[in-house]
Formats: sequence, structure tokens, C-alpha cells
Amino acid sequence: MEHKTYAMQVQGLKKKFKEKTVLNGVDFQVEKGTIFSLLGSNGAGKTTTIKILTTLLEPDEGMVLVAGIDVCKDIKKIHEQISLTGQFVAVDEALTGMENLMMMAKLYRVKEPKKEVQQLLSYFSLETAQHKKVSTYSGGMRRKLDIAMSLIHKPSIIFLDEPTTGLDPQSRRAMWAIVKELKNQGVTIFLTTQYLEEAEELADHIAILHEGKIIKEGTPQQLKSILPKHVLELQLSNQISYEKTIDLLKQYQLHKEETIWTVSITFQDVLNELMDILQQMKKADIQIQDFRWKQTTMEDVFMKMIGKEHAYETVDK
Ligand SMILES: Nc1ncnc2c1ncn2[C@@H]1O[C@H](COP(=O)(O)OP(=O)(O)OP(=O)(O)O)[C@@H](O)[C@H]1O
Repeated sequence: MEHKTYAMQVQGLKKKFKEKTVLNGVDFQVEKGTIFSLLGSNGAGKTTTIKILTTLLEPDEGMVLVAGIDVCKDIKKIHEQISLTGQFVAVDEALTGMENLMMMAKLYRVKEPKKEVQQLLSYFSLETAQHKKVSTYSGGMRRKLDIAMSLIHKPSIIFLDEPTTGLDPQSRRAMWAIVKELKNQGVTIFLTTQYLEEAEELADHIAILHEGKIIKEGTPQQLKSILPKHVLELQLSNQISYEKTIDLLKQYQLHKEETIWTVSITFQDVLNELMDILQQMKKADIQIQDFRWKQTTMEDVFMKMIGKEHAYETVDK
């Protein structure tokens, strides 16, 4: 069943812990050389999926091929192809960055360890810190070292489990650049993240895991097209204007936030409807404090897909 264009193929994957079913027939495919992001709420089973794909955990049922190899059959061969960074890989705090890398190079019997290690240190801008103990590193430097260590054996697939959790915005952006560069070099990346905008920024394909199954997948653009594009948020000047607006616009799809006198309107046909609304509001002497167009975010899509109330999907008539 190996497919030339897929780095990973998962079909009918099931996993239970005692009586608790975590994965209940998960299906997805990841094309080679792309970034795939698996999203899900806390406890949805993302880490469980990664553990199965990286051979740390056995599936109960289903087909799981990584680099064309069955995860239940040839673990050693899979290990040559993959790397895992994030929640499980321990960088040794008592060693320097360079020593950590050398340790990995020896573990993988890299032919020219010094040369490879220097290349990685340079690639990740860790040269000046290479002789300092990791315990003195910032969060961003540790993550970079973690990824550098996982690349020493030149894997074709890397698993990044929440690579930017806890990093400041600048380090997150630096990490994004690294992930994109890895993709440019042809590496396939399996990414989990708490930050939906990160998935949107990086992923070619996103799958949403919920209640044991993939409930939606597609490119970020495809997923965002589920929701209306045009949502106008109006902040009214006072309670009377707020109430008048709700009454006046009752035929529209509205989301109301009374405590801040804000009403969001979902449009189908922006131009005509907007002109009409503004005229009616002027006639009714409604005072608008502020307004702005809202962009659909991946978070909006995610909340809608997992059935949590979505601000602009609340129909109040
Ligand atoms: N070894 C285990 N034994 C029993 N239950 C487990 C085990 N590993 C995971 N679970 C349970 O399986 C469910 C899925 O856990 P998992 O860590 O895969 O979720 P996750 O999507 O990665 O969540 P998070 O975003 O919080 O990391 C959780 O309810 C968890 O408690």
C-alpha cells in the first residue's frame, strides 16, 4: 500500500487506554515535503497519534505507514527516517550545546561528527553559545538545540510537538523561519501546536482531531472558507443605540455582547446590505462609537468545527 507521494498514511487508526477510546478510526495522509498540522483540544489525542507514528506506542487497530514502512513492523528502519522533538526529547542541561550535539552524532554514528555539528551550530545561530551549558540557555535557544539534535541523522520526516509553546513572539518567528527552511529542503514536517495562527502560518494541510476522529481537513484557505468572510463589528455609544441596533437588524445574523454594547453582523452581500444598514441606522439616530471588519481566523474555524459557540455563527433572530 506504499504510496510514492505520501510520507505518512494513516487509515482506521484506533487506540484505547483501558476503557477510554482516544482514537476511534483516524484517517489522514501527509504528502512528502509538506507541513501537516494536527489540531485538537487538550486531550484530543494528538500526542497519542504522534507516539504511534514515531513507534513509541502501538496502535490497537489500523494501518500506519511512515516513510512507507509499517510502524508495527520495522521500527529500526523508521527510526532512521524520522526525528521527534518537543515534549519527549531531553536535552542534557549539564552539557554544553556542542557536547549535546556531539553526543547525538556519536549515538547515530555520524561519519564526520565535528563537521556536521559545526554546520548545525552555524545553521541554528548557536555558534557563540556552543560552549555554554544548556542550563544557561533561553527557551528559544533550547528549542533550537533540540531541533538541531534531532536533525543530526538527516531524517526525511520530523515531528514537531508544540515547538513554540512558551516562546516569546520573536523566538516563535525565528522558529517559524527554521520550520519553513526545513520544508524548503524537502523535509516533511508533522506539527502540533497550541497556536492556531501558527498552523495557519506554517501548514500546507491542517486536520482537526475531535472525539477520536478527523472531523475536518484541508488547506488553511479551504478551512477558513467554511465561515463567512465579511463580519462587521459595531460598537455602539450607549445602551439605547445598542438596543435599537439589535431591533433594527433582527433579520441579520448577529452576535451580541451587551456588556460592551457591541454587535457583529455577518454579511452575504456586503456592499448593498451595508449601505442599507447605515442608512437605516442614521434614520433611527443610532450612535456608533467605533466599527471594524473582522477577519476569519483559524481559531474561529476550529471553534466552529469542535462545536463550541462561534461568535459569528450565533443566529439571533
Ligand atoms: N498512557 C496513558 N494511559 C492512560 N490514558 C492516557 C495515556 N496517554 C494518554 N492518555 C489519555 O488519552 C487522552 C489523549 O491524550 P493525548 O496526550 O494524546 O492528548 P493531546 O491531544 O496530545 O492533549 P494535549 O494538547 O493536552 O497535549 C487523554 O485523555 C489522556 O489522559
